[in-house]
Amino acid sequence: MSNLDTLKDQRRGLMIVLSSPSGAGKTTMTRRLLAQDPQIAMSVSVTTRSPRPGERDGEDYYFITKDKFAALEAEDELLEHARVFDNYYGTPREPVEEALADGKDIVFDIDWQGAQQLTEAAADDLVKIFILPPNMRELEQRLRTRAQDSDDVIAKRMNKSENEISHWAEYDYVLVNENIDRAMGELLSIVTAERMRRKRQPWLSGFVKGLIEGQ
Ligand SMILES: Nc1ncnc2c1ncn2[C@@H]1O[C@H](COP(=O)(O)OP(=O)(O)OP(=O)(O)O)[C@@H](O)[C@H]1O
Ligand SMILES: Nc1nc2c(ncn2[C@@H]2O[C@H](COP(=O)(O)O)[C@@H](O)[C@H]2O)c(=O)[nH]1
Repeated sequence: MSNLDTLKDQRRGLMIVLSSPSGAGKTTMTRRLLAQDPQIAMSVSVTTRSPRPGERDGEDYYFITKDKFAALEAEDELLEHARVFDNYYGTPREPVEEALADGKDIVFDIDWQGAQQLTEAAADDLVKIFILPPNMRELEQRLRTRAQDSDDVIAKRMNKSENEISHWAEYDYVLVNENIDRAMGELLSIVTAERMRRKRQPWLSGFVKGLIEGQ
């Protein structure tokens, strides 16, 4: 690793928030982002909902009881929390603080209520991205193709999608996930540009000073 690479590593991590109506592709894009970039960690939420087939405790979510959720909330161990589709979801505080201090970027797959709470708690580190589906027919089709929720649950999620979409203008970036490769390209561009913001590169003033002084 060059000296410049070592300097560039001295930055606080980004908090990358992905929100969308259910089924637009947050989980898919988060998984691809993690696979492509080892500097990015995932915030694993706690939830009171039951696991879907194939979901693993501690990887997709920490699946917990309502009592345990209430205890975490009372002990202020959640950075944000919300009731979504009749279940409770929340972001454990400690792993996020550790990852940021470690210079890792951390991605959050959370709804608009969580994004609003993080804006109040940590606006400086936050990059908020909203993902839209190309159209509502395709959104419903994706929920059906995923084949992990009952017709009832899918209907509930489609009913709430308009409300989630109504928050799109609260986000820094908005992308339409029609073609997954293109959407991933757009997401990676956002992450790259946000890392390069001057305020996120505190090492620059020392570097420029050395440059001018001919070191
Ligand atoms: N661009 C795309 N084209 C076609 N299918 C897609 C695309 N992006 C994602 N999908 C598929 O759509 C389904 C829903 O995606 P995903 O689970 O990532 O959505 P989500 O936003 O995380 O939903 P939720 O909020 O319910 O967790 C999945 O089956 C996924 O493979
Ligand atoms: N405010 C929060 N919202 C969260 C969190 N974890 C997930 N979510 C959102 O819930 C819905 C439904 O998720 P699903 O896995 O049941 O399909 C979706 O919009 C997620 O983004 C959280 O910790 N806080």
